[in-house]
Amino acid sequence: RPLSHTPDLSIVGSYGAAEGDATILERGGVLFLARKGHAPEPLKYIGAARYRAGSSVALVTAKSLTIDGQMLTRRDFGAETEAAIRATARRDGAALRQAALAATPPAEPPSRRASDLVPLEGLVPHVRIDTRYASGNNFTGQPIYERAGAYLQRSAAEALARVATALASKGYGLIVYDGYRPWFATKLFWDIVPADKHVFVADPAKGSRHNRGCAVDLGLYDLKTGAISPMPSRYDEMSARAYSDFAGGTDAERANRALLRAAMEREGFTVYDSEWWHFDYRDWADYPIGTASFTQIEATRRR
Ligand SMILES: C[C@@H](N)C(=O)N[C@H](C)C(=O)O
Ligand SMILES: [Zn+2]
Repeated sequence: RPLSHTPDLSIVGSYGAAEGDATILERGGVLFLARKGHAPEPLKYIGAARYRAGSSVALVTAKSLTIDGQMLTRRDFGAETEAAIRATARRDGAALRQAALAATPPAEPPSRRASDLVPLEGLVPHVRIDTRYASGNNFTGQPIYERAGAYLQRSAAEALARVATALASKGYGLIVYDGYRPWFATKLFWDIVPADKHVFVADPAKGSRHNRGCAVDLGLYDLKTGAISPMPSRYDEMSARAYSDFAGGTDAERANRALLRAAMEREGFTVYDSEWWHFDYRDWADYPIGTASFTQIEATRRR
């Protein structure tokens, strides 16, 4: 490969036995190596897959990073967690689902406002709905919902419409992965996800803000090309890359994440620290926890 100033972004990622051991990231068109206990060092390409990093030479291949005689394997920690969850779901998913459907949401005093869930389609300009939990394309590998759809309480949906209008003027649309989520799904997620990853799912004893119709999982897409805007992690990736302040990845990924967050914050949404894609609407405490399916919600709306 010729020596060039174009950074090889294919080596951006995580290396080592544990998350945070070593990360290669891009900032301002320059690759950096961030090792535990070291300040990030710029990586200068010197040929033959080798980089100078401070006083050391690093050999970086598609599968590993070798520095100071130590070989660190390239890892996709999120994919490893997902594979373990999917194995549990294949083995115990049907029983856990039955138990979740039979369980009862936590009792609460009467809510200040009655639920008024509305579909986002038709209300939020340019919105693309990709209901991951209605297909096998989610972290469990199994469909959770009986049909696709995305609903929010009316006040949250109207705020999201204002976010979409503001972003459209910058050339971006919103892609929504989930809105209102029946409580049984939150219970199922909690039971299927290993305890050391519980930060990525809400505790059913308290309920998720999704259950109240006041949380939304979403990303951005390019209105001209339709391409999904790259972010520092995949949706629902249970790894350090999901955190809203994760410093790795590329400039473009972090800029997209910041653009989404700033637009959402301007309309009363707050990002969840552990997930760049999850936002709570400020009115969440006013609404009850619901466990009705989308089919039941549609039936009530038509009455
Ligand atoms: C499961 C994930 N998409 C999510 O929404 N997590 C938050 C913490 C939640 O369950 O409320
Ligand atoms: Zn969420």
